[in-house]
Amino acid sequence: MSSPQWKIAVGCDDAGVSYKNKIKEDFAADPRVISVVDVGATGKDDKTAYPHIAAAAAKLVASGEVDRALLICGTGLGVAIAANKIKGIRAVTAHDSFSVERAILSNNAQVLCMGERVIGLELARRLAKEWLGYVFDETSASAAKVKVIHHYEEGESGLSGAPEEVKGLADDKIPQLSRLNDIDMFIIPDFITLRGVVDAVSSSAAASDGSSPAGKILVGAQDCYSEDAGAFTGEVSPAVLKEVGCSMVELGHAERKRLFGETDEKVAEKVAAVVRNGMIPLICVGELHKGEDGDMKIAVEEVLGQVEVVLSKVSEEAEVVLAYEPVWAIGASEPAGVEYVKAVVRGLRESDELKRRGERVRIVYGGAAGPGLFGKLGGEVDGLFLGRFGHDPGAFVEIMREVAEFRG
Ligand SMILES: O=C(CO)COP(=O)(O)O
Repeated sequence: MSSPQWKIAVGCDDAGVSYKNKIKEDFAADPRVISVVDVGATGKDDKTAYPHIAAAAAKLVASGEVDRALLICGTGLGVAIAANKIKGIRAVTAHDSFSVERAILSNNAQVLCMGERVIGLELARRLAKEWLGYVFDETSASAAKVKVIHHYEEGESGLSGAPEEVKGLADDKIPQLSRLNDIDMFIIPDFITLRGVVDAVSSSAAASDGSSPAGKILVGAQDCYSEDAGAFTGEVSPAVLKEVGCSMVELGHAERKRLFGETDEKVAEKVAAVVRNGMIPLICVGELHKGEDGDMKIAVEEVLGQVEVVLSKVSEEAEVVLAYEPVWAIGASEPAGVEYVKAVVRGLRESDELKRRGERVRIVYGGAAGPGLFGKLGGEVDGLFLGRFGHDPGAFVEIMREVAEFRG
């Protein structure tokens, strides 16, 4: 194997000039070094503050003009802190052989920092020489962890203000979930978080090796307006949602009806807008109260009435997900009884409305849905709609695995 070849930047503040100059000479004489760029300081009289020097060297690395940078200050700490402020840079301070090795092999750090007041010159020169010999292995187990550092860095702009659990899903769980075969899943964050989740999902899809037929991960919004454009201050356009990467919109949640006076007729207009924009509507339906002794017939009638209205403005060809959520079970300690849910869903499926639409309408159950429920529903529903358990990344993954196992 040919030995590595590096373009290197060196830099220091007034406390690191003699080490920097000596190591620069070493690099110039080393056949593994193609070029050395010196970003200063020029001498002990040059009082340029270390963050400027460190940032200049780090920018050369970030832009690809050089491969690595070596920085010296009194302790090697300040220059590392400053270099790490440049996007994409991993700078470390290391004063021993093992740390120098791991800085490359574990962390793929492009910037090595040392302190002239911490170690002797000969040790610093030896470490710099060893450093040139290490090459990060992109196929190693460490590569995925370095990628996570990158995700967090991206997250600072992409997921700002996102609740921690959504960040957890995006950074950690989505890559696991994208490996579950043939299961479609949806994540419906708040509007502000939406874009970051779209990015996280698409980057995890891009990272997948394609060796398994992964199901789709749909990112959805929690509502939208019924018009694509116009003077509707405060409303969110379905066309814009589509543009930012949404593929689903949740409509008619019980809270929107109770708190914001949304009617089934208004929901129907929004359903049409979502379909018109090439997205899937996830429409919440459900009876307000539990029937006497759990009478399911009343529930079927009430829910079917809603279904007919909310689907009235879309063609029978449209792909739709109905979230059957008995309103009395939302936020409750237990979901509706298994037999109750099965009977209502069966009643809906037997209706003319849903028979005509066939498999284009999927029905998921929501309302205190959590781990262990999907199997008990015995395949009567197509999936679950999670509230509280959807905010718990561990439970979310557990439920998805149950669904995957059930489907075999
Ligand atoms: O309505 C729901 C999700 O929006 C259901 O919430 P819970 O699962 O927390 O009851």
